[in-house]
Parts: sequence; C-alpha cells; structure tokens
Amino acid sequence: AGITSHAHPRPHQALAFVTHSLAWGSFRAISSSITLASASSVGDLPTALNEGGKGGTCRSFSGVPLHSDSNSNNMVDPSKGSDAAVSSWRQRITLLTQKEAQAIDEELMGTPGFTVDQLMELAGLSVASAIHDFLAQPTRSASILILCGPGNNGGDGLVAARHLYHFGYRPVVVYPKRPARPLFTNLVKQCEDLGIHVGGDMPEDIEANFDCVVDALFGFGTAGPLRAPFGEMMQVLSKLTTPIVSVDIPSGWDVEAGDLYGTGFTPDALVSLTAPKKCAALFRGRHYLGGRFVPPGLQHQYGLDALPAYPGTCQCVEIEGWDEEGGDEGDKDRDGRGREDPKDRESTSRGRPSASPASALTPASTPEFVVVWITAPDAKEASALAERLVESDLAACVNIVPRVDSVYKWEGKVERNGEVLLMAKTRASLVPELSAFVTKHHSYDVPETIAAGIVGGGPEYLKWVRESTREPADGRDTG
Ligand SMILES: NC(=O)C1=CN([C@@H]2O[C@H](COP(=O)(O)OP(=O)(O)OC[C@H]3O[C@@H](n4cnc5c(N)ncnc54)[C@H](OP(=O)(O)O)[C@@H]3O)[C@@H](O)[C@H]2O)[C@@H](O)CC1
Ligand SMILES: [K+]
Repeated sequence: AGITSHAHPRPHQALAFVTHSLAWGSFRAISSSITLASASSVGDLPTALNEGGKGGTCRSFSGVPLHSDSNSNNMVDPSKGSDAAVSSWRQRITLLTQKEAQAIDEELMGTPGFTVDQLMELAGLSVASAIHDFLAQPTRSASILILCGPGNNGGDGLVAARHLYHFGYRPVVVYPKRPARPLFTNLVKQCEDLGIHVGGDMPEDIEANFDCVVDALFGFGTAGPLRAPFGEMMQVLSKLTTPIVSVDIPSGWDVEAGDLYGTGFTPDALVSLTAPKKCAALFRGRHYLGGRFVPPGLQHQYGLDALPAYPGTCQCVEIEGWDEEGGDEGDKDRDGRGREDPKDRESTSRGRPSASPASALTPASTPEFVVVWITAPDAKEASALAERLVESDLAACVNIVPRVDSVYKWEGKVERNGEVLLMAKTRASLVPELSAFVTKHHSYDVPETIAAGIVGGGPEYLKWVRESTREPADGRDTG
C-alpha cells in the first residue's frame, strides 16, 4: 500500500478496512431502536447485523398512534414518524384494568370468533420477536430460559419457545404445573419434538448458563400473592442479574397495582399483549407491545386508538421512552381513572440501569452521535488535524490524549509505538466524510478512524454537538 513515513502500516490498514462495518455495525448493535423514518440510512449494514430488521421481526419504533377510524391496515406512514410522540406515550395510552383485559379476551373469542390457540400463537410470536429485538444478538445463539405458568401466559411462553428455536436461539423451558388440556399438551409436544427441554424445576446457576430469562408465569389472570412453587421461583428471579423479559405482566405483580405483595421483581423488558395493563405504569424498562390481532372496532371500543402502530410486517413494536421519568401525567390513563400516588410509584419502581433519569441522560434511541478515535504520530500533527476537523465543522470537539502506547504485530513480531490519540465528537452521519478528510490530511496513508456510537449524554451538550457540526454533504443524516 506504499505507506510512507510510518513504522506500522498493517494494523492501521486492517482497521481502515473495517472502519465502516465497525461504525455502522456498532450502531445497530447498541441501538435496536432505529425509527422507520431513518431505516433507509442503515441500508448498507452488514447482512448479519441488519437481518433482524427485515422480514417481519420486530424493530423498535417511536412511531405514530394508530387511529382506528383511519381504515388503516396498521401500516405506518413513515413521513409521520416523529420522536415527538415518544415522551407522551405513557400519557396517551389507555392502560387496561384486569376486567377490561379479560373482557377484550372474551370479545375476541366472541364476535371475531378467534380461538384461544390462534391468539396464543400470535401472542407467542410477538413475544419471540420482542426477545429477538431486545437481545440484539447478531449470532442468535443465545440460551434462553423460559419459565411457564399454569395459565395462558404460560402457553404464550411455550409458543415463544418454539419460535425462538426457529429463530436460531437455544430455548429451555421450565413448566412446573401443566394443565391436561390438549392446547397445552400439544404445545409441550411441539417443543419436545424440536429437542427443546421442558422440565419441572429451575435449573442450577441460571446466570452462568443463560443469556436471558423469559417470565411467562402469570398474566392478567393472577390474583393474590403467588402460591407454591411460584412464590419461590419469583424469589430466585428477583435476585438474578440475567436480563429478564416479562410476558404481559411482571409475574407476582397485581394486574393493576403493581408489586403489591413486595416481591421486589423488576424485569428489564415487558411485552404487553393487546394493550398495556395498569401495572405497566409502574414498570420502568423496555416496553414492547405485541398481539397484533385486535380489530379496529374493538380497539376503538376500549379506547386503545392511541396505541402505536406496528411497522410493516412486525409482530411487535417498542413503545419508546417508557422508562423515562418526569412523566408527570404519565401514569394516568386518559380517563384519569385509578391514578397512583407518585410516591407509591417511587417505592415500587426499583430502577434497573436502563431506567436513566431524563435530567441526566438523553437516551439515544438512534445513534445520532459518535466518538471517532484517530491516532496520529505526534502532537503537532494531532493538533493541526484537530483544528482542521473543528474548523470544517466535521467535529464539534476533539480531545487530544498526548500519549498512548500502541501494541501490534508486524511481520510476526510484537511492536510498540508511542502515538497521540484524538477523540472527535460528531454526528454519526458525518463518519464517512470525516474518515475521508482524515485520510486526506494525515501523514499515514491509511490512518485509523474508528467510530463508537454514543448512547446517551447531557441533552444540552448533545444539542451543542449537533449545532456545531454540519449536515453531511450528500444530505443524508441518520439523526
Ligand atoms: N387477549 C389477549 O391479550 C391474550 C392474552 N393471552 C395471554 O393469556 C394471559 C391470561 O391468561 P389466563 O387468564 O390464563 O391467566 P394467567 O395469569 O396466565 O394464569 C392464570 C392461572 O394462574 C393461576 N393463578 C392465579 N393466581 C394465582 C396465584 N396467586 N398463585 C398461583 N396460581 C395462580 C390460576 O389458577 P386458579 O387460581 O384459577 O386455580 C390459573 O391457572 C395473558 O396475560 C396473556 O399472556 C394470549 O395467550 C391470548 C390472547
Ligand atoms: K408474566
């Protein structure tokens, strides 16, 4: 490659080749919440990372409410996708009481004539899709422990186990109390035919052996504190650090009042089916909506018109911003019924790391900003490059670390060089231009430029980064 004036061309050359895939790949990996409006901008993702967004799997979406009177087929108008909707979801969405959730279930099986098998199949598929999105695992080889309860919530778990197997994951099911009805015995048989282990006891050392736990123990049919053996299972769950996804209701919680019996259980993600129940107001974490089977008439009848629309062929949709605090109105339903005292909410919501205070962090649901690392041979060149980047509005700010030691292998030998590190804060959309600019002005023929996505930061600071940088030359902007 005819690299001049520098001792170690190879590592930089190799890095430069992967710069694009690293940069764009990491955006998808860190952020599964690309809005539909910006989806076209990730069209050049490596296939393995991008495939999750295509073909009916779930994508996070901060989208538009679905109005049942729009004779909509639930398809989204991308031009209407707006982040403005995000913070007000909790405010706008009607949260169902236990009675309402049960009534909708009955109505679905009444006039539209759905069978429970049909609904459960779609519910379980939604759950599996949401778990795939939640895990954001490009390899999809994660082990998933699925805990199934004695009712239909447990049935959703069994269906999800089957779909997760077909998605390429490794599910294991724990199903301590199995109803003798054919619906459930068939679901178990379908799992076992695929080689999915369906046992009765909690496995040992869950944290070491599983990447994710699915809580499909109890849904909207729960009443009172959980009886054995489920109370004990919840104690185990409450202490796990493994990410937990709850189906429809965090098990052990009261459908309306939340963690009424003090289980201390706080799942990391919740997949509400049909519509969130009242207890969802007390949940903080990633919140998905699934169960794409409610006809517009029923939706309207139960005041569910403000639910987000399912994008494209997705079986679930993420209701973004659910874990944001400061929703003064957020825990009310639209009719103002059954409001909680915010103090109660404070004591019940246990705040996992995902629940960042909005005042300190702006969760970057799309990777609008990045830090680009650039190495330079000496302080003089680093300083000149930093100034050029800022002058040309390709970076808002560049920090210069005066000395880093770079260790690499060159012609079979381990080498070590002192270098200067630049850390440029900029828009993700400017990475290709910044990279080309650095290459043009750098003394290495193939300098290192590696971008890492920023997942949060002070709102004012990030605003300043946006204002201090320019639009990309071709007008494309992932922000
Ligand atoms: N339209 C939709 O949205 C759809 C929803 N679907 C799904 O169905 C779920 C609701 O299902 P569900 O009605 O079967 O209730 P669920 O909570 O799973 O279990 C009830 C079981 O638990 C038991 N039990 C109760 N309390 C207990 C306690 N304290 N301690 C111990 N056990 C207790 C109770 O026993 P029982 O008290 O009656 O003896 C009964 O056996 C819903 O959340 C969603 O996931 C989809 O499948 C289809 C479409
Ligand atoms: K559950």
